Amino acid sequence: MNAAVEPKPAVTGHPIRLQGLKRHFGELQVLKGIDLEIQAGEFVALVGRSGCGKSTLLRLLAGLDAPSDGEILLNSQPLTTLREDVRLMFQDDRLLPWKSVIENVGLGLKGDWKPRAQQVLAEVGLAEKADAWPAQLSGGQRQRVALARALIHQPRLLLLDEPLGALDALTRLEMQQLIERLWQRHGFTVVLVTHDVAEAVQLGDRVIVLEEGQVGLDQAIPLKRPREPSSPAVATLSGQVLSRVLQQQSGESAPEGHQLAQLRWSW
Ligand SMILES: Nc1ncnc2c1ncn2[C@@H]1O[C@H](COP(=O)(O)OP(=O)(O)OP(=O)(O)O)[C@@H](O)[C@H]1O
Repeated sequence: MNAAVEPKPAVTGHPIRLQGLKRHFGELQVLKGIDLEIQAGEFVALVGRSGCGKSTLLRLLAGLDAPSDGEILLNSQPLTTLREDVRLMFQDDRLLPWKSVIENVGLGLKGDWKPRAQQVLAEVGLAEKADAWPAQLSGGQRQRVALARALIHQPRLLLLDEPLGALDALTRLEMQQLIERLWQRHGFTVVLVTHDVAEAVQLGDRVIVLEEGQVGLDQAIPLKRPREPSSPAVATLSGQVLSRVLQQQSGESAPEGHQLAQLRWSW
């Protein structure tokens, strides 16, 4: 069962605007002109077949890479460099093995950061592990530390690049619930890249399918939270999104919605 999700605080702020965003690597045109508006506090899930440019888009949003053309506007300002309030989390936790858990959370911070680090560790359920070494943690716990390391910067935008991909099903479910609760509590904007359509539908306010370097589908998910992964409504919407991705890949149609509820779909 999903844990109860707290009411979401009112979120104010400017939308993030992607305007004519292009990225090519030599001859390879990966992003061919993305136009998108993401509202402050929105949870956007990004799906699409392998190699379609999801991570490329996330790196542009993180300011880790520059577009070949077009721009990203954050607070009406072009996003051109790394920002303190934009954080990116990957499938691998990227913890430093020679630093304790709390030191990993406070990495690069100055001043009296320890009380705040302890607080964010408590938020991800790891208050007791502050002095442990990364090697002493499970995969799910390590991802919680990575999440705490992002939270300590009080992100306005949290970018998640398939962060749960390497976790077992139960840990994955717990992490999904944790991410949803933290998002509800803090009100930051999330862009989640995932290969799991059901996960995208369970968590997203919107699911965006990238195809051929453009937005192929922008599907609103108007379902109440918390959402049961096995509910018919989640299964139906997952089926619609998956159908689009499969058509794009091979012209096949997707399986029935009720089958989707039982399975995790990747491609
Ligand atoms: N720095 C780079 N130099 C050259 N090509 C790149 C670079 N980064 C990405 N690419 C290419 O751009 C395309 C899109 O890559 P990207 O990692 O964004 O895809 P993805 O949708 O995230 O894939 P996956 O789901 O498999 O992680 C791929 O063909 C990849 O080889």
